[in-house]
Amino acid sequence: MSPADPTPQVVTPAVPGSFPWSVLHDRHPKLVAGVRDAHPYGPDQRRALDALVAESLTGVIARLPADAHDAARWETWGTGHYGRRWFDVPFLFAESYFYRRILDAVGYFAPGPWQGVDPYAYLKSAEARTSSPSTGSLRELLVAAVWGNRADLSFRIGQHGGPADEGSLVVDDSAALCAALEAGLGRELCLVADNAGGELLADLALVDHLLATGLSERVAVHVKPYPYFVSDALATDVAECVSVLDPATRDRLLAAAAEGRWTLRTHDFYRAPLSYHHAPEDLRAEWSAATLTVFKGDLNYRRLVGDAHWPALTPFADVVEYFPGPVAALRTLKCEVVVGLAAGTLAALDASGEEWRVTGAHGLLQTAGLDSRPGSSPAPG
Ligand SMILES: O=P(O)(O)OC[C@H]1O[C@](O)(CO)[C@@H](O)[C@@H]1O
Repeated sequence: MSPADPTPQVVTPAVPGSFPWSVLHDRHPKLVAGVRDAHPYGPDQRRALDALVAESLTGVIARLPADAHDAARWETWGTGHYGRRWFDVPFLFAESYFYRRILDAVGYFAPGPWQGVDPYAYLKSAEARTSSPSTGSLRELLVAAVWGNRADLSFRIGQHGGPADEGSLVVDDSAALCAALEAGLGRELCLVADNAGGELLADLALVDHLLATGLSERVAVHVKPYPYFVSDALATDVAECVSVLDPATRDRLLAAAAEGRWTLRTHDFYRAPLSYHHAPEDLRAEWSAATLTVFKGDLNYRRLVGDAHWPALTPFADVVEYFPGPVAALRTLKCEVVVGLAAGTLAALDASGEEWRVTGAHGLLQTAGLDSRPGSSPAPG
C-alpha cells in the first residue's frame, strides 16, 4: 500500500473474541482489581474503580468531571466518542481514556493524600529492582532494548505469558542502524521511552553506551507526564532505575545529566489518545531537531504508524513518511498492528499457527529515513 492508497480501517474493540476486545473485556477488569487490592484505598475510590469497570463493560463512555484540569482537552480528544459503548470507539481512545479515568477514580489529580500517587508504582518498583541492566556491543544493546519491551506489566495481566528468552526478530534493521549510529546519526538522539523497570534499564544501558562512546553528543529521553498504560515510564521511574544501576554507569549518567548531555523531556501529547500524525508543532519540532528518534514499545509503534489494520507487507518507510526525521522503532509484538514484513516472513508466521502478532514472542527493529528526511503522508484515522 502506498500513501496514495485508501487508509486502512482503524482498530476498534468491537469484535467479540478479538485481541482489542479481550483487552477491554478481560485485561482491564483484572488490572483494576490488582490496583484496588494493592492499595489502602477508601470506599469512594473502590466504588469509583468498580463503577469504571462496570461502565466500560456494559455502559457508555462518560465525560470527565467538568472541573477536571484537562476536561477541555479530553472533550476535544474524545469528540464523537462520549455516550457510545466503549467497544464501539477506536481502541487507542478506549485504552487511553480508561487509564485517564483510573487516575480520576483513585484521586491522582485531586488535592489530598492520594494526589500524585502512581497507582502502578508498586509493580514498577518490584520490576526495577529485580531486573538487571544489559551489557554488550551496540547491536546487543539495541536488541536488548527490543526484548526489554517484554517487561510490560499490563501485558503480564493478560493471559499471554511472554517467553523469558529472546524470541525472533521479524524485522531486523540492526545492521543498518548500527552503521548509521557509527556514522554519527545518533549525534542528537531522541529516545521516546515506553515502560519503566527492565525495559527502562535496557534503554539506559543503551543511552549510556551512546554517550560514553561519543556516538551521541546529546540524548533526550522522552517520558510520560503522568501514569499511563500501567508501566509507562515517568521521570520518577527514571530516577529509580538510575539508583539501581551499577555505580560506574550511574555516575556516568548523572554526570551526563549534570552537563546537559542527557535530558529528560515530556509533553502533554504523550498521553493523548491519538496517533503521532496529530502531534502538535512543538513536539514535532523536538523530533525534527533530533538527528534520530527512537520509539520504544508497542503502544508507541501503534501511535507512530497509526492504530489501524495495515496490510503487514506495507513498507514501514511509506507509513512513517509523515515523520519529520529519521526514525527507528524497537518493540515486541503485543497487538495486531504491524507493517514492513517481508512476504516470506509473513507467510511463515501465518503458517506457524501461533498468535504471533500479540504474544510478545516476536520483536522488531525497524528503521526509516536513515539517509533522507521524509516529507508527509496522511494519517490513517
Ligand atoms: O507497553 P507497550 O509495549 O507499549 O505495550 C502496551 C500494549 O499493551 C496493550 O495495551 C494491551 O494491554 C496493547 O494494546 C499495547 O499495545
